[in-house]
Amino acid sequence: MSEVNQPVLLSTFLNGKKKVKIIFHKGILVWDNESPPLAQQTVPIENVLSVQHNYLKGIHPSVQKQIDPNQFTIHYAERAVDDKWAYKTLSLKHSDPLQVASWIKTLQTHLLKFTSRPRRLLLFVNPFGGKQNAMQIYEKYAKQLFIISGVDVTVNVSQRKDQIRDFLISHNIDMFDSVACVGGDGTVSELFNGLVLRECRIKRINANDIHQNLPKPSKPIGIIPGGSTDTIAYCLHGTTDPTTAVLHIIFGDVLGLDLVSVYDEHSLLRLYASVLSYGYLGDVAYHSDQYRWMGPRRYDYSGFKKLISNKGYQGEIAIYTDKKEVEQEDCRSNCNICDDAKKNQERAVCRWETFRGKFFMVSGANISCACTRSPKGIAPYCHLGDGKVNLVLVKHTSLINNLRLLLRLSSQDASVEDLPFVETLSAREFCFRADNDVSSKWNCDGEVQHQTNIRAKVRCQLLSIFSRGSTKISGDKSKCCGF
Ligand SMILES: Nc1ncnc2c1ncn2[C@@H]1O[C@H](COP(=O)(O)OP(=O)(O)OP(=O)(O)O)[C@@H](O)[C@H]1O
Repeated sequence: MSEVNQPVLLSTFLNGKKKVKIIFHKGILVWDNESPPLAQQTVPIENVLSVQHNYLKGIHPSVQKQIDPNQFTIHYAERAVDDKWAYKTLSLKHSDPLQVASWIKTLQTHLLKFTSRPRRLLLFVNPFGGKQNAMQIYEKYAKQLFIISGVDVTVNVSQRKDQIRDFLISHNIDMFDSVACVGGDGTVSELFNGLVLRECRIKRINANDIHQNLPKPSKPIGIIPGGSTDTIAYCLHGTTDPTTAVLHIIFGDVLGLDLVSVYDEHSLLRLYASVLSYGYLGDVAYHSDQYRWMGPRRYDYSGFKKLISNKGYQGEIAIYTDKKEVEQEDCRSNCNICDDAKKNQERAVCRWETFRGKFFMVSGANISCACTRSPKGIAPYCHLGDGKVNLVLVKHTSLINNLRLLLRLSSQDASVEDLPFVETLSAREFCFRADNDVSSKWNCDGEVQHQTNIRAKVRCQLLSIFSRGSTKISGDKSKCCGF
């Protein structure tokens, strides 16, 4: 739209008893702040959820609600601290109904331009994960915001493990423009595994053939955290705050997330989004599942037991890479590296390289795997959509070094990367073969995977996720008391 055609609205309204001068120009709303400091408030139209007439008060509930022609409300979101977004409103009153109508019409017309905002959302709720309160999370944080924003939500509560995945593979979901879930990483994993396999079924693609290009699901995904760790939600949004996750869905902006497909000799085992871990974390996942009644504390209990036992696993790792060194660049919202990855991945000249050893843990991280318990994650410089995994190899050493590793993982400031017994490599594909009979399990997005010898391949930006990304920086690399 040329500048001449850009509408300019300028009016003075009443907000409660206070006069508010508000202007809308070039897609930006500006008004005076209600209370000191008397700064101006600026809200770009892309942060506005909806603009609606208010209803007249004092009418008996049996009488149909009547619109108040003199009042309207702007529902909007504001970025708060630490990547969190907050929901806010501004109610405005004017004696002239034409003023009110003109503002509502202009703002609503602008909002119609955001065609990627979801309108008909299929939302899965896992009542089993985390604190078993996913339904309450939906009712408390999501339901009202979706109503306000005009998103028609169909809720599907899962009754058993893998039901979400099976539903998506076999049911017609053409009536929805987007899909979301309330749950932890296991729930998100069911969601995207179902969507990709569904697409393979429709397009008659053999998902078990590693050489096939997997099809991109046509519907974007929303992720509302409701699990124990919620690593995927944290890495995408920079927080596990449910309101923020809901607002990211309503905004309708998407970012591309890589998925990794994991195979044994014969078939596709599953796709993962966060991490595939062998050794320590595989053992913890296998062991902790028996203690689910403990809630999130089961990870502390199993983690401690497995740490003390300090098992090492002999194996061979082969990586397929064009550049194995990891660049120390953060993946933040509007990341250039992820933007370029899609264009350049075909051009990458890769070769296989092999490593052998005895490992405490081997992890193929697809994202940094940061979460509230591990603010930097196991792979702080791993990107969401660069078509690569960071392979973190932790050698089998002493118990004291295992403790150093765990301290680094839970540290705000230091990361595992510069520990002398940790090596991080960048790869587009990797293989693992266990050397002898003593083998561990794989932990795949928090779920136990029993096959030991696997091959994994990154699928660049296979998913579109509703998120504006995180602004967090991995920051300074101070060592945790030199430990
Ligand atoms: N109705 C259900 N009954 C039992 N299990 C279910 C049901 N619905 C989903 N599941 C399974 O519950 C498991 C745990 O769910 P989820 O991963 O969301 O929670 P979590 O493990 O507490 O969180 P996180 O993975 O973030 O630590 C997953 O394996 C999922 O497939």
